[in-house]
Amino acid sequence: MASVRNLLVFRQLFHKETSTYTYLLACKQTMKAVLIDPVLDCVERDLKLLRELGVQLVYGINTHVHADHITGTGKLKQALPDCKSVLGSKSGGRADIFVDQSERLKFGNLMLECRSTPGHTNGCTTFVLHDRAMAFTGDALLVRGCGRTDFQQGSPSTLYESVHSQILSLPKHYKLYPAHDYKGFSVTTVEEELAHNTRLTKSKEEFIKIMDNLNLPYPKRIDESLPANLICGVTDPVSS
Ligand SMILES: N[C@@H](CCC(=O)N[C@@H](CSS)C(=O)NCC(=O)O)C(=O)O
Repeated sequence: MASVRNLLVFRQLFHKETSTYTYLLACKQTMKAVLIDPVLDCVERDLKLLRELGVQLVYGINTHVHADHITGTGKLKQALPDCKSVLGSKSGGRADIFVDQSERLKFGNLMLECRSTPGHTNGCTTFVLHDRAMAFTGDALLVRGCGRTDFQQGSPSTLYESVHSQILSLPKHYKLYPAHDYKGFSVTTVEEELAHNTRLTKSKEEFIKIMDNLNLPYPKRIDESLPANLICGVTDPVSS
């Protein structure tokens, strides 16, 4: 039997317009796959890749209700009716499966641990693949940064606690994969972020000041993205 280390098919995919990463993870023994943070504009690309790799999508996972792009999960479910959508239980959006702290999502012989990491939004969830020392942090932690906290239930204090207790407390060698990058990075580690994260290496008080003064413009597509993502990116009322 293959060791768990060799069980994973892994692809990091990118949507240039919104600088969003989508992750494909699949179990080589069973060919069951998950997509983390699929983007509506990229669904055809993702379906083609799933077909080419011969894997079966069992979960379309959203780390949170995104504000900058529309999720591809609803459209993927229409194309692949066995696929279930997954969202953190405190997200306020629609999904087939709601996950909470410490719950596990199995795909084939691999397992993701769900860690609740609110602060960017209430429902933000980080998914940890312990077998491969990888964590998918959504917008809670970005390489050398973090998600903004100025809309959707954002709270710098909550985000600081979440990231330190649920992400930067993982073993130092764990690789961290964000939902976005705006500076040319693709991956980091717990060790690197503990040393070099420009916001989260500060005290909580300093972090709150930094976050309260980011003055970022709102995402260009926020008005269409938020309502669409609350219903899984589709306007068909029976889809979730
Ligand atoms: N320019 C982009 C939006 C950029 C942005 O606000 N990104 C968010 C994550 S998506 S809601 C964020 O948290 N950024 C943190 C940061 O420090 O940049 C667009 O118009 O879509």
